Amino acid sequence: MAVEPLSQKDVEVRLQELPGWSADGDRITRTYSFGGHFPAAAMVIHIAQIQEELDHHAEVVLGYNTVSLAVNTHSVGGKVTDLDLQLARRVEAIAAGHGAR
Ligand SMILES: C[C@H](O)[C@H](O)[C@H]1CNC2=NC(N)=NC(=O)C2=N1
Repeated sequence: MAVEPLSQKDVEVRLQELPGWSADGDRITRTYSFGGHFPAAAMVIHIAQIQEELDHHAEVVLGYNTVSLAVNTHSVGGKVTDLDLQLARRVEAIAAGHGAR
């Protein structure tokens, strides 16, 4: 089935299951914090692996001890779809193991 943009309301409802994630215009975003730079960088590599598996890619910004993600679906003109929420769920599932908060 073709991927469809979600309504703003649907995005809000689905984000209730993803604490820390929020809607920012036509993207969903989250910033994780770490105890230092190396654990943050390691999380970026793990995110890259997930993104390749899903064939879906966020903008990922590595700071000193932070990793910020922002994602929407280019193929529907830059709107939020279920693919973005799937990626967010997969990233959430690895975050605690990297010491993210
Ligand atoms: C050809 C490739 O499958 C597409 O360009 C994928 C890659 N990653 C993607 N990532 C995101 N965020 N949106 C897309 O539409 C998208 N499309």
